[in-house]
Amino acid sequence: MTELTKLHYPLNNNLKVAEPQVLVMGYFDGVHLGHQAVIKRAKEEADRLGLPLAVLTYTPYPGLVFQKLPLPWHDLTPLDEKVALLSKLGVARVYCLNLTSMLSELEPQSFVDEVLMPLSPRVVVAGYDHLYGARDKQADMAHLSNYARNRFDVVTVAKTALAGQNHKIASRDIRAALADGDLDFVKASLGRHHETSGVVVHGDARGRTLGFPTINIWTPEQESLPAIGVYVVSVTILGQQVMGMASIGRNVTFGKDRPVTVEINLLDFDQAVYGEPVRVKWLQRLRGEVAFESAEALIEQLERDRQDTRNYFEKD
Ligand SMILES: Cc1cc2nc3c(=O)[nH]c(=O)nc-3n(C[C@H](O)[C@H](O)[C@H](O)COP(=O)(O)O)c2cc1C
Ligand SMILES: Nc1ncnc2c1ncn2[C@@H]1O[C@H](COP(=O)(O)OP(=O)(O)O)[C@@H](O)[C@H]1O
Repeated sequence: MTELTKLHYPLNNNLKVAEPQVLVMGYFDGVHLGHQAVIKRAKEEADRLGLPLAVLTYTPYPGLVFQKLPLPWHDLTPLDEKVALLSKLGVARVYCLNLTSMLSELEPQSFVDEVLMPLSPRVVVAGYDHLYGARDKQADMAHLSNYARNRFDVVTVAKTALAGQNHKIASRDIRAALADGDLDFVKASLGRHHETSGVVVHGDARGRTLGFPTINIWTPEQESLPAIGVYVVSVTILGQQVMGMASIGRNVTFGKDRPVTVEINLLDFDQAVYGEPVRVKWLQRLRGEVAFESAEALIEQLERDRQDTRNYFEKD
């Protein structure tokens, strides 16, 4: 089990990690292929030295601290999911530090002395563009060895790009692609399908009358959903993986200005599952949302969507 420790600057004086460790720094939203390369490099270092691997990450998203962004903010991976993904990469500990004005105004030497040193780093690893303070104060990887004063080594990891591209894989681009419904780009960048969690709640009880009952999913506000549209999904529910077709939309066939809901018709499934926790794996976009002339026209389309969904799983 990966241990999670929440930190606030100034750090509690009692915090002093006894054994040395390899420390990797970053926000790591999405734990995408670029992040994975940084963490794998750090893991190699930890294994070589026979030391545990720890991650120093932050909360909230730095953009929310340095500028005014529209709320609610949506992370690709909320902290609990980030920790689970880091755990799979061999991370033993995660330190999650509140990103505050006081922290961001620290001189880089003070950041190293007052934040990094209590964590007993033998090696500090981060991506080439990681900043641990203001750029104009030279809080960058190029200067980290100076501030280390021989107390730890520094490993800087070069950027990872998608095949045939030059710019780095970036969480910002993945969030934008998800907001566009471009699941192919999302998958290529994450190295896996995007997933969200949620709980089954009641809808308008119309689905069953259409012959397509749907689980209505209440998704925590900090998670990132794809754009409005229809998708092939795989749902983990009651400990099983179930094929499904999902609609994110306003059910425009049945009226104007309805709220956006997430609804999934599960294939070959017939159980009451209100209140059940679910995980949804977003596999492929099928189409946009359409305002149909009639419920019958919607049903005909749902039949085609179901066939497209079956085809997706058959070819896989
Ligand atoms: C795969 C799928 C595709 C859907 N596509 C549309 C659509 O294009 N337009 C629309 O108005 N509603 C669409 N819906 C939503 C249905 O209108 C909705 O499931 C139905 O009204 C039942 O709502 P309820 O669960 O609140 O009872 C879709 C639902 C599913 C499961
Ligand atoms: N194949 C299925 N896919 C989705 N939900 C199903 C399925 N079979 C049974 N159910 C159950 O039926 C409910 C959906 O019925 P529906 O008429 O759409 O009503 P509501 O939208 O009010 O939940 C689900 O929440 C679930 O408990």
